[in-house]
Amino acid sequence: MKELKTDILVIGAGSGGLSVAAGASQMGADVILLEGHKMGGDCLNFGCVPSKALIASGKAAFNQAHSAVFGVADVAPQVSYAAAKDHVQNVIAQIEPMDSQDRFEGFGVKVIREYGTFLSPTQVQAGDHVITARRVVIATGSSPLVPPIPGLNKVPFYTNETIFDLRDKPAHLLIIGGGPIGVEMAQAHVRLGSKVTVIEGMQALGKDDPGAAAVVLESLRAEGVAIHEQAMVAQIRRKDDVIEVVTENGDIHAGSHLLLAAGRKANIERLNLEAAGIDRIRTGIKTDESLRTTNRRVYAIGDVAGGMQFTHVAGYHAGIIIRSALFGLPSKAKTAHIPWATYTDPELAQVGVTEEQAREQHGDKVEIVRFDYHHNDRAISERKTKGFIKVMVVKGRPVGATIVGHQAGELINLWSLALANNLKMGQIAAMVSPYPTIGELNKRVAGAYFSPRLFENQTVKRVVRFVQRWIP
Ligand SMILES: Cc1cc2nc3c(=O)[nH]c(=O)nc-3n(C[C@H](O)[C@H](O)[C@H](O)COP(=O)(O)OP(=O)(O)OC[C@H]3O[C@@H](n4cnc5c(N)ncnc54)[C@H](O)[C@@H]3O)c2cc1C
Ligand SMILES: NC(=O)c1ccc[n+]([C@@H]2O[C@H](COP(=O)([O-])OP(=O)(O)OC[C@H]3O[C@@H](n4cnc5c(N)ncnc54)[C@H](O)[C@@H]3O)[C@@H](O)[C@H]2O)c1
Repeated sequence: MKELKTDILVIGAGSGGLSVAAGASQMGADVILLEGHKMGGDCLNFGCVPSKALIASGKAAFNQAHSAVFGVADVAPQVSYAAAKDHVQNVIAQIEPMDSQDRFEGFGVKVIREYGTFLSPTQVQAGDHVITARRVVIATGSSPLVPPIPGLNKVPFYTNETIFDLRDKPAHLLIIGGGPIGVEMAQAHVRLGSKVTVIEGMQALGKDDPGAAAVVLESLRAEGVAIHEQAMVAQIRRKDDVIEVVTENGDIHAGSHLLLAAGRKANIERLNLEAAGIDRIRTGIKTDESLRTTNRRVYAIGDVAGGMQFTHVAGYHAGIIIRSALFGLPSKAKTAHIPWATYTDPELAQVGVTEEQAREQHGDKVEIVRFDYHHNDRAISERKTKGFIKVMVVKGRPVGATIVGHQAGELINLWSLALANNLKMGQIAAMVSPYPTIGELNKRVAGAYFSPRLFENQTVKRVVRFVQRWIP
């Protein structure tokens, strides 16, 4: 065994772990980084990057078939599913160098390509190394949850870890789960020419505002995706080449391929958490607001911490713990200003509370302002008029924003800034947006907050009439 000592030991080289390793090493700390599988983790290899690349292929195909409205003839797209997958791999290859072992060794990080296992509260074994660290950061991410559905072990199925390697286009893709993975993959596949059926046990996009989710689901259905909700899967079976998914209500959905998108489980099995005195919760590792585990020397960040599971959250967590582990400064992870977006067409984005949560938390004090895409001139030019923006306001300050529509994921950035800095609606309304942009929606919804105060206010009308009498 080789004994190593370090300031910071990072377990997992995904979105969270790489951010800690890059930041800590460049600020002068001694860093060891363990990765048992692929540098870059889920986001680069099996998550955000390949899914957004495949969505881009689907969009290209869809646009070919829906251009007549712009005066350009519709063409039935000639899709090569395998070539779309080449595009996916090419995109990964372009981004890969940023997450590579070489780049991190260039920062002075010692990278060990082994899985880590705790031996004691301060020691971790990785292959033939035993590492003693001042601080340990667990950033081991999550994996697809494989529910114990009877028959599942007897049929071939795909998850996000394998679907991007499939090169033969599925004739009929059955997707279990109508969360972000399920709906993004459903639309990409239907646009590339597969038949697609989504089977969702509860409500599809159930973590989002129901009205906004409905706009997305309606669009998917219009494109041909069959979406069955309140349809918990009870059994899976195979008849020759056909896979049958049987739901609790007795419906049978038959298809050629099966994709499981039924949620995630934290990657903790290999860690031997007991040896380090680290407690678990149902969704992952127990942490306090500073992301410290029940072992004060050990932090847990990103998906494994069992909260919001997004790349930008893992990156945000990294910043929080760098402050605490390197400088000993108090630092708390908050969630109220964290946005998320689902990259369907139309996109769906949220930051802060939804309307329902705002009403629960603030009762009568909450005001809801809304502006529809069909009033935005750029959206009309682009024929992207589906959707709306809705902002939840308490005492003149936004506490949440929901956007469904073209570029919703881009538009939500402004509301993340507003919530992170506790800005007022007046500050958003004071912004001048270039005309005609989709971004004007943000200003217009802020304007919608003030319009009744200005246009339906008798005092304002009286003052204006008075002043008009006296000015030359
Ligand atoms: C299909 C899909 C699409 C997604 N799209 C988006 C998106 O558009 N936007 C977004 O923000 N998020 C998206 N996500 C979520 C995002 O991928 C995750 O939130 C993010 O990758 C979490 O980062 P992490 O650092 O916590 O874990 P990961 O990126 O998963 O990294 C963990 C790393 O730890 C390694 N590891 C595990 N155990 C050990 C061990 N014991 N020792 C050493 N190494 C270990 C793993 O091999 C892995 O490389 C998507 C996820 C999926 C599945
Ligand atoms: N655009 C993005 O940012 C993006 C995209 C994809 C994934 N992600 C991240 O990855 C996480 C995981 O995504 P996901 O879609 O797998 O998880 P999810 O938990 O959001 O959705 C899983 C869905 O599967 C359903 N389900 C579970 N078991 C079932 C069964 N037996 N029968 C029928 N339905 C069943 C659940 O009711 C749920 O709606 C997301 O929560 C998100 O954090 C983000």
